[in-house]
Amino acid sequence: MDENGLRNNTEQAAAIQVVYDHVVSGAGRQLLMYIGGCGGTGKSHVIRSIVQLFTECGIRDTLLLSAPTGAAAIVINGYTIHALTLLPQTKGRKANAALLESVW
Ligand SMILES: Nc1ncnc2c1ncn2[C@@H]1O[C@H](COP(=O)(O)OP(=O)(O)OP(=O)(O)O)[C@@H](O)[C@H]1O
Repeated sequence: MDENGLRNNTEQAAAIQVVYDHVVSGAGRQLLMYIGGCGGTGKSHVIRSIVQLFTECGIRDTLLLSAPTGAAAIVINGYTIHALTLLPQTKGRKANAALLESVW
């Protein structure tokens, strides 16, 4: 947290703390959390810190990153939501539910 400067931003620090507490609790259930803010307020920075946290905990492979647009996905080194959920790119085609289930 120190090296990313999160302690200087109480809201970012609080967000990371929620994720950290969830990870160490070992609850296993999904954490649903919303981090909002105007452009340039540090949302991607928080996401990169979450990636670092998961990496340091040795559980990086349990974390999937996605964003609504390709540009936003690139910033966090993630996928578009469309790609991550294997949604068909052609109108009228059905989602491959079996493949989706095997991936998730
Ligand atoms: N706590 C922090 N300490 C130092 N630098 C920070 C901190 N939080 C954010 N920054 C820096 O501020 C800049 C903007 O942050 P970031 O890109 O995370 O914002 P964002 O909310 O994701 O923006 P956008 O919505 O436009 O994508 C980046 O250069 C980032 O490294």
